[in-house]
Amino acid sequence: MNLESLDGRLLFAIPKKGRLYEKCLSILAGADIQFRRHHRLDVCLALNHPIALVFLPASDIPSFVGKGNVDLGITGHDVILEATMQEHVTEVLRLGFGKCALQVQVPESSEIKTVDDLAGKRVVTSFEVLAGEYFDAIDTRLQLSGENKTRIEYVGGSVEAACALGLADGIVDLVESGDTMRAAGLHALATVLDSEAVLIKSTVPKHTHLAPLIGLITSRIAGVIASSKYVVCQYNILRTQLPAATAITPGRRAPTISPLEEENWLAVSSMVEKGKIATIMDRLVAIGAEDIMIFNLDNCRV
Ligand SMILES: Nc1ncnc2c1ncn2[C@@H]1O[C@H](COP(=O)(O)OP(=O)(O)OP(=O)(O)O)[C@@H](O)[C@H]1O
Ligand SMILES: O=P(O)(O)OC[C@H]1O[C@H](OP(=O)(O)OP(=O)(O)O)[C@H](O)[C@@H]1O
Repeated sequence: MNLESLDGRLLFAIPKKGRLYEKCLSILAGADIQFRRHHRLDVCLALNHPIALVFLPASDIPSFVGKGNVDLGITGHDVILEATMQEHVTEVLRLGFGKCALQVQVPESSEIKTVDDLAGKRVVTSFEVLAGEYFDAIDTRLQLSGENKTRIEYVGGSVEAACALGLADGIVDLVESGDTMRAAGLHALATVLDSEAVLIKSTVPKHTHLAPLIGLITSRIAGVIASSKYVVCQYNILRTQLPAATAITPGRRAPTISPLEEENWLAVSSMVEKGKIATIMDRLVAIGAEDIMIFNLDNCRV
């Protein structure tokens, strides 16, 4: 592929590996952005849109988007706040995956019991900007200055090993299930930041004519995300119980209500959040709803 073939195309950055990669591929599929990625090539042209996908390390995506070279990107909220170009990046959509927390951790056996105890000591992290800001505030509050300030040291990976290796008194690292932290004999003292994957665009785009296409892709991705968050709940209910039923399933705008052939009975159909469905069905059963059915959404626009 030569560089001219990128002319006029929307450049869309996707993490090339790691925790966010597979989910990003399913978002591209849900948004019907078709492509064939050749082995080892990090740029590939979409087959059905004037888009080129650029596969980059998640941590480099904010700076490419922030400089305006790349129009859209998916990466973690954490790496955006860590990046130097963050003031030129807008978070367009939260994507609901890649959820994790950046936490201060120390060995279980340590005498350090609070972040104030850790202040002034050695902290190893891959998030030196966020960890630096966090401990600067604590150092200021505790009036630690000069040599007494917390020493933040950067490592590129395997942060959880730093305490056992004698490099650190504590670390600042990402936690999801907590398995890595526990396996390394660590526990968390505080959360610096909660994070999830986000869709970002540049506030200083080089390709201004692409704004309508950015809007279209954003709307498609919002639909893909909503379809994984919501299900359709349908059930039959006595007309007298309708106010109680619609209070339980109010829908996004309003529920769809249709008459049944049987007198005094209605069918109700409503979008509900997937995570709340068990409780909602319990409450519907309690007010006499029958034939409750849940339908997954393949895709939607809401
Ligand atoms: N355990 C996790 N659970 C959920 N999301 C995570 C987790 N670890 C990281 N993330 C998210 O995914 C982003 C990329 O992290 P990941 O470890 O996959 O990066 P990577 O590209 O493999 O980085 P590296 O090149 O440093 O190994 C993080 O910035 C964070 O937003
Ligand atoms: O709480 P957990 O579910 O165990 O997840 C946390 C781990 O996940 C991330 O690393 P990852 O496994 O992506 O590998 P990396 O260290 O190579 O980035 C992160 O840096 C932690 O080490």
